[in-house]
Amino acid sequence: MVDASAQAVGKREAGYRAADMVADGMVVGLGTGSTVFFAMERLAARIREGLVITGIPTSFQTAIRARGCGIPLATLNDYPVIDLAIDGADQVDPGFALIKGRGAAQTQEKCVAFAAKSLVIVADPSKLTRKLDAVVPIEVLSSAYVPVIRYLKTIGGVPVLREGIKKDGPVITDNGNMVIDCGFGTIGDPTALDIHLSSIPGVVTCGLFTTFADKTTVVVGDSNGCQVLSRNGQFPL
Ligand SMILES: O=C(CO)[C@H](O)[C@H](O)COP(=O)(O)O
Repeated sequence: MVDASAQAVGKREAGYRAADMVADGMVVGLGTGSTVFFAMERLAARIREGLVITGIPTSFQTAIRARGCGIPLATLNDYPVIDLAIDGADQVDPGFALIKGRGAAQTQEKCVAFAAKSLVIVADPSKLTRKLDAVVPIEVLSSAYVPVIRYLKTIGGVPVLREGIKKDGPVITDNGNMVIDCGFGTIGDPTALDIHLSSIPGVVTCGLFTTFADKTTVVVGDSNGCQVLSRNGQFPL
């Protein structure tokens, strides 16, 4: 059982630490989710003290929050090279393969991670796992969700079309697509599955992030502070 208030403290610790890694003049990728919001809160405070940055948001939600707290924004097309991206994750393994997309923002998050020179993942300890086993969010064209679901079943997946909350029917992403949450049990080879899912016609982006590990740092926060993890180094689990 996760203690929600301790988890929030950990998220804030991680978010603040990541924001303190940002230097003056940087172009900063702004991921999506509650942990990134703490990073934005801290960035906003630093901006009020004179820090100059340009933020590249990964979702409508992040853009709205960033505008609300005074973080200047631009697009990935304006800044195709990002100095540092800060993002959350749903699961992180010791080799820094990730599952992302609980917020259905994985497509823009993946574009920003790809464009970033370095990626800082902010997380609380509940996100760490020896083996990825959460459902994989898959963004699909609405014109092809049925054949994609059909195919996912043939490869042993358990796909479920994501339904909206406070909206009848399927979730529609910021890019106008649908999302399938697909269970695969414990994922033996996340890289192979990432490549496989990404190659299915109709799939826009899957939530497995397996190609950015070399440039990834993971900051894990809890009520005692933060740990900055390096790939295949000490993994507190
Ligand atoms: O991938 C994401 C959104 O699509 C989020 O980064 C991920 O779900 C983590 O969110 P949180 O920091 O709220 O736990």
